[in-house]
Amino acid sequence: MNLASIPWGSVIRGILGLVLLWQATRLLHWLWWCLRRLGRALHAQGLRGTPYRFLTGDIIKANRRNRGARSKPMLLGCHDISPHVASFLHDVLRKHGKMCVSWLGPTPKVTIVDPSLGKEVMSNKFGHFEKLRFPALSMLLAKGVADYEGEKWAKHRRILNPAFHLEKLKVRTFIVIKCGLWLNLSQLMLPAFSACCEELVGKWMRSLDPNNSCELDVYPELQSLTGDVISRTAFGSSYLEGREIFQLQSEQAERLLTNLKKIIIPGYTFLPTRNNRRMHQTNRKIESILRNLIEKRMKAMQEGESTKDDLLGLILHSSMTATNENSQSIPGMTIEEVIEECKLFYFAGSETTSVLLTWTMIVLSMHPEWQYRARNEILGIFGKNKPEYEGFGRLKTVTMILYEVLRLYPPAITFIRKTCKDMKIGGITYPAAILINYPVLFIHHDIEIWGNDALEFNPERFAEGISKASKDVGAFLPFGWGPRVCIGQQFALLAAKMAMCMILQHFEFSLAQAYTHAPHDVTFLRPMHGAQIKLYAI
Ligand code: HEM
Repeated sequence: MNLASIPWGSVIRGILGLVLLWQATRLLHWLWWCLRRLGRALHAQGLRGTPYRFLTGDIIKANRRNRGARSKPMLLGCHDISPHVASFLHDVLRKHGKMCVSWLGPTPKVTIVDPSLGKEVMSNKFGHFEKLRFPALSMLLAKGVADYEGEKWAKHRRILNPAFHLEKLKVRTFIVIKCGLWLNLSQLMLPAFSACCEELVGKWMRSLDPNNSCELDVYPELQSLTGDVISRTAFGSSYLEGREIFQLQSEQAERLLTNLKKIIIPGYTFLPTRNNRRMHQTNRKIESILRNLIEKRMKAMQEGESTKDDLLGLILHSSMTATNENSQSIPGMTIEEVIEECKLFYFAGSETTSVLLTWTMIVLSMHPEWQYRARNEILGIFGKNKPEYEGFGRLKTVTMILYEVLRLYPPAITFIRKTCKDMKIGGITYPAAILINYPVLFIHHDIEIWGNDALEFNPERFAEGISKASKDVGAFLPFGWGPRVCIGQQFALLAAKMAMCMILQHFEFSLAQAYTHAPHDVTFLRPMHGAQIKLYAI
């Protein structure tokens, strides 16, 4: 066929027409969806006479105030909540009690600031709630257990749990390690954690000037540390491929954030923009590296090689021997599902732990007395030697500091659920498809729960454990609550302890002149302008 005879202009116009038609259909579908939601919302409004309150005006006012403050600190001040959000939330409490309704576009959103009601929602005893999902985003970033509901979620959680359960594995190890069959997870993870931290400390040492000091933005450094930690623990000897995945996942997350700022029409992610095409390409690349790794590992396992010495090995083993709640064998996860779980570890595990470490360094720079106490404790237990698992149990001050940082700067600042059936909360029956917002940041700063020093950094409140730290047991939930509680919390705390021990063993630190305190909520609570810190080798 003669290519020159093809009317290319008409073909391109035809294709563009089809794309436009497709987008127009999506737009109409979205408008229809909004109208349906509005209908449901009006139905909810019909429940007048109950303590339903509408805060649209307040929300618009607060957003307007925050818009003006975009380049300034947005959420918390030094350790207090910035005037905008604090006054808004306190107004909400004063005017509307511990539960109020606002609007997210056409969808009613119930905000709950009462821990007992919040826990009722999070524990989801009667299966009336679902997590809020963003399919277009999770398709590119990670699906995995965090994105599933019902039976599928339960199956994945059962398969993944053993890989993250430190205590359980420790007991099992004690019994069988003598036969050389099992590796203790803590023995398995800790060398990986300490190797990554050693690399970081070495890198910082090499940046020192002749006065033995240097100034660094520690936030990106700690981000790559936690990425390395996941790569090493998840993929063991294939650590370098793991590192490449982390870099690609980080690029992916940045591009998604750029998209999030301008998504105005549904299906935007599917438009063939340059950004979107690169995201789909990167996603294919990540999946192909992971598929290769997993297939190689499965082959090794089928040939009888013991590969339970990293997270991937543990998960594949657990998947091959999966059982249901009645201990009957069931098919494990497919390769595609394992790929999604691996992607999820990077997304859920690395940024959260890196912001925890970053805020800890910032707060310890602001409170040198606590930095001194933590260092003394670490040197007393480990000296300048590599920290060992057995010593971690005696790190009381470091644990109190990490808890207090998680209280003041919880990486995830709110939990959102969606009702999937009619549901009664606090005496009011809500219809399906209503959003429930449980703002953990606010609960963690509530004076009624934590006392008058709720906005201060005072790790001493955790001296007798979490349950005695507040008036309301269960008001401390940086890792969530109920069945969907964070699967990696032990892992994160262990990694954070290892990193803080090794940093405090080798450096003193204080805030650099360039540091501006600006906690900022973009997916997680991050330092908006970085964390410039001055390090002095000791
Ligand atoms: C300081 C570190 C961390 C914090 C503050 C944190 C926080 C959370 C929170 C609040 C949730 C529950 C979200 C909800 O209920 O809506 C969660 C879930 C989850 N986290 Fe973490 N996380 C951390 C580290 C990790 C690590 C290291 C991993 C894995 C390597 C991980 C994997 C997960 C997964 C898979 C879920 C979903 C669980 C489910 O839906 O069943 N997290 N995390």
